[in-house]
Amino acid sequence: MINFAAPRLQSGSFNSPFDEALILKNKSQEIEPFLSGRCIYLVGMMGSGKTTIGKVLSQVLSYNFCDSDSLVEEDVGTSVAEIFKLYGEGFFREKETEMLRRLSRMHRMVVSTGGGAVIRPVNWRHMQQGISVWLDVPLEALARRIAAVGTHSRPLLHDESGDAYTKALTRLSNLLEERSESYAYANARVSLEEIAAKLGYRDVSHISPTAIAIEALEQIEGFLKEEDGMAFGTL
Ligand SMILES: Nc1ncnc2c1ncn2[C@@H]1O[C@H](COP(=O)(O)OP(=O)(O)OP(=O)(O)O)[C@@H](O)[C@H]1O
Ligand SMILES: O=C(O)C1=C[C@@H](O)[C@@H](O)[C@H](O)C1
Ligand SMILES: [Mg+2]
Repeated sequence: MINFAAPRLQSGSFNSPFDEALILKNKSQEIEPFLSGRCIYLVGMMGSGKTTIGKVLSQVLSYNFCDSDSLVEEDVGTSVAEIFKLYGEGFFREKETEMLRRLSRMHRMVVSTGGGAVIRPVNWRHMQQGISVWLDVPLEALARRIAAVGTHSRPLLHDESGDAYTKALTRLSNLLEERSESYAYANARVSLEEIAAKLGYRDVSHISPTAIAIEALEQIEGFLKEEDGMAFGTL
């Protein structure tokens, strides 16, 4: 049975960025041996923080980081937006699956997946070689983040009319309705609303990437314990 050696750290209310960094380091050291080199796949809507949090996690776990959208772009030789325009979404989805298939043979990687990777069951077969984590961010926060950087690189957000925030919010809410069941297949879920409640914040935008990474590791720990309990019949 998995026995995490270090005492369990509660995220609680952090006093300083230094506390957060220390808790993150301790938690990563506690969990890393039990991952057995398995990759971590971050899934979630556009703008949910897969790249931001993925880089933090890869650093503390001494894993490599990669982004499946970037792998497709390198393979095809142009941007995701251009791929959609020139060859269509179906072509992009095939390439995305191909990249996830290649990644499924690798170890010690944190993978930031494309926002729509969860919709194809075959992609889950590949991601099940590792541990998947859903970054569940409220729609309003996603729309705020995306409006701040623009929708030019996000082909699925192009068609709406209105200001950048309203456009993003309308389209994201339709996409989330279609996809929320698929995101929920992930082995672990990181809810920004739950972190905010735990830390006593009213707005999820106050949560730092470090605090989100800590929660991700705690949720992964929960999954590992559950998995271990199932394998050995004890919890
Ligand atoms: N915890 C956070 N607090 C505030 N802003 C954040 C946070 N995490 C990410 N961001 C910002 O939100 C935007 C989207 O983040 P990021 O690129 O990490 O998301 P993503 O899920 O990888 O998106 P994409 O769909 O582009 O792959 C970026 O501008 C980033 O700086
Ligand atoms: O949510 C989606 O379907 C997408 C998200 C991006 O990461 C890219 O993979 C692409 O723009 C499609
Ligand atoms: Mg990204």
